[in-house]
Amino acid sequence: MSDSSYTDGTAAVSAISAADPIRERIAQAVSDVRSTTPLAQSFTNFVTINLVANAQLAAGGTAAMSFLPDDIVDTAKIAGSTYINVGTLLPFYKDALADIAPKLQYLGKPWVLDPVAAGIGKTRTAILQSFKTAPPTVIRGNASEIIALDAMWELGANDGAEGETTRPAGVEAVDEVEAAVDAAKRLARYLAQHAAGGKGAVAVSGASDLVTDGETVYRLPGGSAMMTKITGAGCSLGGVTATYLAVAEPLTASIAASLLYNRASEIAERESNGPGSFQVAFLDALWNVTAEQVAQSEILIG
Ligand SMILES: Nc1ncnc2c1ncn2[C@@H]1O[C@H](COP(=O)(O)OP(=O)(O)O)[C@@H](O)[C@H]1O
Ligand SMILES: Cc1ncsc1CCOP(=O)(O)O
Ligand SMILES: [Mg+2]
Repeated sequence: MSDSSYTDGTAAVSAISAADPIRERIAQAVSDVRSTTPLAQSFTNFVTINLVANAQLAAGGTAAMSFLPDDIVDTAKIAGSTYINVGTLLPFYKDALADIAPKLQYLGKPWVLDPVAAGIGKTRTAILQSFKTAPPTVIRGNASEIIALDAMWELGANDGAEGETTRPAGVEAVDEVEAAVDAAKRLARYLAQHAAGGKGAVAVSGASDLVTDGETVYRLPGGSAMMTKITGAGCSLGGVTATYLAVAEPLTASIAASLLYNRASEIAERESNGPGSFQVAFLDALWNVTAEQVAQSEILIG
């Protein structure tokens, strides 16, 4: 159901109405996390590990960080979800992660992948390629990472797609979100077919975020450019997506997390005067934003 339609320059989009049923599911996810404090465990990079844990706590969940396969697999049995982020690598990660992903799939446990810096280095490429046969439930990355992962998994080969970018990016995006739409849809369709649980979603972050289940594309405008001035904005968004994935299906979890981040970062920008105070204000805002504020956010489909 839509209450307005227009073209944003690249795609015909409609704003969903205040009564759209997806808003109820988003509000429920935000509330359920706060009332049930689910555990989402993380195997994440050591630059931003502290912000990931703090953001999960501020959103209402609980956190546990580990790098050992037996630890991760045992914790997965009692956790609501798992988050894997390949931002910083050590030699043992290649074997550890190639071991963990199939075990999560065997156990039918949902997990979120943040393919940080996808496209750089043989070790990271080998790890990310290994996930194709035991894929995550949600992939969350910036546009360049999503484009690189789609190319790595060769998902466009059958529909004649040309590679959207050939440039390797670092941890920051060098592509616009809109350049990753087709890659995101292909990846989401692949997750729906192959991930444990039979549902998947892909979230692309940037100036205006995009989330898709492979069929519908949701665009989530707003947020703050100050998010690019703290390290771990994207990593912690992946962690909070895992927190929501502990209580909601992949599409709702991904949209809820991105909307929470947009509303919280807008508040933090108003209440801070530089990156340091912004990060503090952002954690406070994650805690204080209401489920209704998140669920009544502007959401465009198309
Ligand atoms: N220019 C921007 N304007 C508003 N929000 C932004 C902007 N750039 C990034 N963000 C927000 O910052 C968070 C992290 O996104 P991004 O910077 O794309 O991830 P990463 O750190 O993985 O590259 C997301 O919530 C996203 O919406
Ligand atoms: C700087 C850096 N280097 C390796 S991982 C990492 C953090 C990336 O964080 P984000 O993707 O959230 O910007
Ligand atoms: Mg990132």
